[in-house]
Amino acid sequence: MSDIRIVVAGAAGRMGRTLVRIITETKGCVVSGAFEMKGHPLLGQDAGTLAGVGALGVAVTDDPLAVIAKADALVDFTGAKSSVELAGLAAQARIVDVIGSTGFSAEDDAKIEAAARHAVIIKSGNMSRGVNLLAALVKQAAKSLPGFDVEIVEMHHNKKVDAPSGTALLLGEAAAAGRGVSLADNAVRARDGVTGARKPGTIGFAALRGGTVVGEHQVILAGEHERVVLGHIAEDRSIFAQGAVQACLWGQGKKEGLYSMTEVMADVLGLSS
Ligand SMILES: NC(=O)C1=CN([C@@H]2O[C@H](COP(=O)(O)OP(=O)(O)OC[C@H]3O[C@@H](n4cnc5c(N)ncnc54)[C@H](OP(=O)(O)O)[C@@H]3O)[C@@H](O)[C@H]2O)C=CC1
Ligand SMILES: O=C(O)C1=N[C@H](C(=O)O)C[C@H](O)C1
Repeated sequence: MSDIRIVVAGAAGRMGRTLVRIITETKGCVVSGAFEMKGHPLLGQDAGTLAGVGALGVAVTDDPLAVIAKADALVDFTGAKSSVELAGLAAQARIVDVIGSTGFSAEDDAKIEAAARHAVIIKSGNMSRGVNLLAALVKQAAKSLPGFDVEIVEMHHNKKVDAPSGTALLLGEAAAAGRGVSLADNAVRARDGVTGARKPGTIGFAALRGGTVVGEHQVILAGEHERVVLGHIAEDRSIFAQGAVQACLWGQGKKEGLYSMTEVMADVLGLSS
């Protein structure tokens, strides 16, 4: 069987470079294209050289359509607004679109759902195995401890632009699902000033930013005289890239639609039954 041709969006970014490296290390996958926005200072550079794996003969272009048209999958860790546009291009080309970007609004999500009528789109705020297992544990814990207050704390590097993180929201969704409620109706995304006592049943978020932290998350279930603390520490971005490349492979030949890493990892994590 021939290699899966993967295009990397934002190939000069932190995740873009990591994705190029992980794709070259993954059997059955090849980097077939790489792009950045018009005017980016690294246009024309070799994507492999930027990723530190040696020249691949893939120059970073500013023409996403040209490379998407000749690919089997797109991996997109750029940002919410660009991912909405790129989902439209992936849908036109009918290729698998793996979206790792975070910071989406409800309107953005609706546009991505529309694009997923024409292509396989796999979207998740965190592509790592560990966080997707953590989400299943959080869902169970929230269900088993109905009276406990759920608080989610995250810390990321000082370049991150969105808060709460996509992972924190994913974990919040897991807790809400465990309780059979909607996150949108119960989330408290920030606190400042005289906020009043905590409203029972809410799911709170706190975001810290500093230094080069790759990503840390804690879900605290606080009850009377006891706390359950579940967490994940990302030590290297390769864990996200490995999940994204697995999603590219998993998505080949699947029916059009919007999927999450829960489906991609169900068998790997033994969560199918
Ligand atoms: N789901 C997951 O597992 C993970 C998700 N993320 C998410 O991925 C996203 C990127 O993170 P990170 O790599 O740290 O960020 P970076 O800023 O390092 O990389 C983003 C890259 O995308 C480029 N870019 C922006 N818009 C476009 C566009 N329209 N077309 C092509 N390239 C574009 C940026 O260019 P420029 O520099 O010019 O802006 C930049 O090079 C964030 O939303 C982050 O939260 C990160 C890690 C894991
Ligand atoms: O911006 C990042 O860096 C990360 N973003 C994702 C998020 O918003 O949760 C995933 C990871 O934590 C790193």
